[in-house]
Amino acid sequence: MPVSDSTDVDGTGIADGRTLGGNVDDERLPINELFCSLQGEGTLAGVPSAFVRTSGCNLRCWFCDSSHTSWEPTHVWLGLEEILAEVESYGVDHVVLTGGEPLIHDRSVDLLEKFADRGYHTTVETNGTIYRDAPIDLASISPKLATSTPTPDRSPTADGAGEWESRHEEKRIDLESLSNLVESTDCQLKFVVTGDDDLAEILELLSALRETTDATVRDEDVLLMPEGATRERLAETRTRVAELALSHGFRYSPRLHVDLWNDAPET
Ligand SMILES: C[S@@+](CC[C@H](N)C(=O)[O-])C[C@H]1O[C@@H](n2cnc3c(N)ncnc32)[C@H](O)[C@@H]1O
Ligand SMILES: Nc1nc2[nH]cc(C(=O)O)c2c(=O)[nH]1
Ligand code: SF4
Ligand SMILES: [Mg+2]
Repeated sequence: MPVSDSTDVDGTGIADGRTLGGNVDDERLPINELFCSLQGEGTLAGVPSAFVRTSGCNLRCWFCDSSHTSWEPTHVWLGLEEILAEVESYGVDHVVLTGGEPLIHDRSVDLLEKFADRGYHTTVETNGTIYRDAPIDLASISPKLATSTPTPDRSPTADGAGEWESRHEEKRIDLESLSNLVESTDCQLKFVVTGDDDLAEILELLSALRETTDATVRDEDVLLMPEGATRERLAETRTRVAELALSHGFRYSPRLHVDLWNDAPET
């Protein structure tokens, strides 16, 4: 189900939510895409899943493969029951709530409760900067490393990163949210790796997190995923990232959907 309407936006990409003339009490979410595919990333790679992609993000990774939810967000406001009906029509039992950053929205909690009530297995793809108390089966956390920060010469927009260089840099790691997330449910930490130098920051972050939380963060819950939104780019990055995973005792995450469908929408 493709959606592509655009609205006035700022900040996270979403003004206050209900700018299309709706009632502020409406149970709606800004939805960028709703589709059925194979989970392409992480420990559940290959599992048929419904994807609910919310629009709006509190970060601006230069490499964001979903810039239609972050740098240039588009969406339609859909009621939670409309989202549920579309998901039910796919006939799968796994749902992936992603974005943008799905946890910027209060209504994501209500949607996750509806999925849980109906017995779905839920994965939430999150950058780890926001914690919400919600029924999540797998928190798929992708903390953003220093190499994700946009700079004047590393940004998807022609006019550079602007204020987002400092905003992104200030917000990208929140140890308290990370620690709440890993304590609340099963989790995987899925780092986008752009080069060898990322490993020092990953190791430093893992030791800081392990000092902060009582939860056990196992190396097998840590995944290194190659940066690449296209087959061509992944062909350049994946072998080195696989070698880094092997040499550090971490898992490797494929990007199956990119292998299969390149950067096509709704895959
Ligand atoms: C678009 S994000 C949405 C969820 C959340 N905002 C986040 O970053 O985790 C979904 C996943 O794609 C990853 N990702 C985004 N752009 C990527 C790229 N160019 N190469 C590899 N992974 C990427 C993110 O790190 C995250 O794991
Ligand atoms: N097939 C497929 N698997 C995915 N796993 C995480 C995704 C995401 O964008 O969050 C994603 C996606 O966009 N497509
Ligand atoms: S945090 Fe996720 S959605 Fe936001 S810009 Fe980074 S990769 Fe894109
Ligand atoms: Mg994706």
